[in-house]
Amino acid sequence: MTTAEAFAPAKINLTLHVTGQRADGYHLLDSLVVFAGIGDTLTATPAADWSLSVTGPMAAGVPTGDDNLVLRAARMATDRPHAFTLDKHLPAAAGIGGGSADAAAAIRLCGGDGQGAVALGADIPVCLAGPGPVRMRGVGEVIDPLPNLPPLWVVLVNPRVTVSTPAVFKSLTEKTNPPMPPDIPRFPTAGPVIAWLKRQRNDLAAPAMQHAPVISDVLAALSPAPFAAMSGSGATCFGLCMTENAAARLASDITRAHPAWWVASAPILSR
Ligand SMILES: C[C@](O)(CO)[C@H](O)COP(=O)(O)OP(=O)(O)OC[C@H]1O[C@@H](n2ccc(N)nc2=O)[C@H](O)[C@@H]1O
Ligand SMILES: Nc1ncnc2c1ncn2[C@@H]1O[C@H](COP(=O)(O)OP(=O)(O)OP(=O)(O)O)[C@@H](O)[C@H]1O
Repeated sequence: MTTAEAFAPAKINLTLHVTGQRADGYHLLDSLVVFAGIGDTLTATPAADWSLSVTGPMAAGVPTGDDNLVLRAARMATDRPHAFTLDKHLPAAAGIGGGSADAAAAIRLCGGDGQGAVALGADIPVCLAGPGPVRMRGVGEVIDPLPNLPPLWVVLVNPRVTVSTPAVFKSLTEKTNPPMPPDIPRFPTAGPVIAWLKRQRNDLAAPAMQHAPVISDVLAALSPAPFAAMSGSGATCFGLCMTENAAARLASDITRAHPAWWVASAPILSR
């Protein structure tokens, strides 16, 4: 039996504009999504029965049964059972798509096309389209791959507070906000990326802070970075840095000041 392996990188919403709400309650989004060189690793081996074992530093609390997105997505992708091992490095319920990234990795390993996967998790289509930058619209199913960004590094910080995505969307008072500009520019260097991002938003940041006020402390800790914001529905925030050294230094400063927080530094990935 051959074992295959797939990387499930952290998803980062560099921007997250909520532009409306559908009749079924789901929200319309316009988001610039990138992926970082830190994530979970999934291995799959064809087997007589479906199984999943979860290992790694962030395994605690991740479901291992049929409710894990790996098994749900794999069963949707193929009738042939697999034995999976998920090495978990990303915090769950953290706004960096852990479960969706794992589901996308499972779909890839099982040879699925991802059809219908948006119903399992709104972030699964964008994770399937990575690891290059992607513009995500609709409720997550409208996917436009974008040119690679210039080299950038990211510091990811989670205060180890989980945030419920439905609760954050529910607390959003204004559902109809402007989208990003119709065309996202092709950025020659990192400076213009930062300048452009400073004119965009994450509309879920304010409602997420109502649920987890510590998010403002996380953003303050990341403020030495040229650009810092929250990803997804939080609570993870990111700081963009121009060099690998600057990211590593900021990550170690934050770890020293807040030893209980989850902190990682990694490159932004290209396709
Ligand atoms: C906030 C984002 O992370 C941005 O990338 C995603 O939109 C959320 O992706 P996800 O965690 O995969 O979300 P799902 O598990 O599909 O949905 C969780 C809940 O979030 C809300 N939800 C999600 C996506 C969307 N476009 N509108 C919503 O209102 C719904 O209440 C839904 O029940
Ligand atoms: N493989 C998985 N890894 C992490 N959580 C999982 C997984 N499968 C199912 N879950 C469940 O999904 C919930 C949401 O976890 P996930 O890591 O997908 O967070 P998220 O914040 O919703 O991500 P995002 O909003 O960025 O897509 C967890 O609380 C957990 O119970």
